[in-house]
Amino acid sequence: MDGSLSHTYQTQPWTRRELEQAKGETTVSVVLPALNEEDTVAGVVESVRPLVGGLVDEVVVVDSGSTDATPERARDAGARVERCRDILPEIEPVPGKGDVLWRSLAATSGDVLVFLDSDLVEPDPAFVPGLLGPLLCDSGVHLVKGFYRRPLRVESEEWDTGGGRVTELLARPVLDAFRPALSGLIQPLGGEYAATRSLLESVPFATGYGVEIGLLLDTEQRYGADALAQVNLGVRKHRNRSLLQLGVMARQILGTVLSRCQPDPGPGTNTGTRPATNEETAPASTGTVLTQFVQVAGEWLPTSTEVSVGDRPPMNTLRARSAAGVPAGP
Ligand SMILES: O=c1ccn([C@@H]2O[C@H](COP(=O)(O)OP(=O)(O)O[C@H]3O[C@H](CO)[C@@H](O)[C@H](O)[C@H]3O)[C@@H](O)[C@H]2O)c(=O)[nH]1
Ligand SMILES: O=C(O)[C@H](O)COP(=O)(O)O
Repeated sequence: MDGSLSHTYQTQPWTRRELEQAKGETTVSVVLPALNEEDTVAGVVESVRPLVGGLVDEVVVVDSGSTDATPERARDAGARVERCRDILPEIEPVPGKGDVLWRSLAATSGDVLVFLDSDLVEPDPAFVPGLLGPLLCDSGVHLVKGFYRRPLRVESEEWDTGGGRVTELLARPVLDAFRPALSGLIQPLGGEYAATRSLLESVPFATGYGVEIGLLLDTEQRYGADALAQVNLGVRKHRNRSLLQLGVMARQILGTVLSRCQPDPGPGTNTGTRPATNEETAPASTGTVLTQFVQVAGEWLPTSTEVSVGDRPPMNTLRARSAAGVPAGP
């Protein structure tokens, strides 16, 4: 299987007017998860603001416990700001991007959600319309990923391409091995994507950086690859993290993959997508410790980082428990 996705848009064929007409009564929430992004969050909010009242109904920054001026900057730029710990306060937050996105479902009302990272540099105002295109205009699509050229900046050096190091060295090879139907996704880890609320509330969320790959695996497993689309959004620049930070991210992503599937057993056999019962096996608090090595005064010394690889349950199961009077609990 070559994994090419049938809904792949190399250019965006929709005019703004066509999108607004296709939107009709559908409501759209744009969500920016943010942890200490005071330098960039306002720029991302401002790139979306002109769409409010048309393609977009609300812009919400979900703050993940910032200790800098992220909430103030986001509010000044015109976003509603929600603090993670105030959303579903009966459930203790765990650190991580996936926990923030999961909580955002309870703090927004749109039929469709668009996620944008808040560390984007020079964000393109066409990101949101591009991501909405297939959801509003194609039937059967539930999740739309952006793809783009990715510049890379390390210290003061910048290259036109070379970004997306975890994507190229881990995520795409792992999808190829474990879930070939998804190997045609160009940017599986990209933080810019849109999805229907019905999909997002029916699947678990990995609490950390495994959230994107988990959503892709679960969407493909439940709805098939035709429920996915990808759209060319041009160029995407963000804050590039260090290799050590990316190592921790990679371990979280691998944990999420391992909780959901087994490797492809090879040619002539089936596609090797045996799902794990991840709702039971990976509660929100599940974790592991990653050891990495750093050079200190000429010696390479181990450094350990706790890595969360747990899941939150589907939001609709939480709502069902709450309707039945069962306490939410962790
Ligand atoms: O605990 C956290 C961690 C991150 N974030 C926010 O999430 C976004 C993305 O986080 P970042 O650390 O910048 O991730 P990247 O290095 O950009 O990693 C890429 O790969 C990740 C794994 O798939 C994705 O989650 C990212 O969206 C994608 O850009 C940013 O707005 C962060 O502020 C939080 O809100 N809370
Ligand atoms: O998406 C990724 O692969 C990681 O976020 C790393 O991205 P970078 O190499 O552009 O920093």
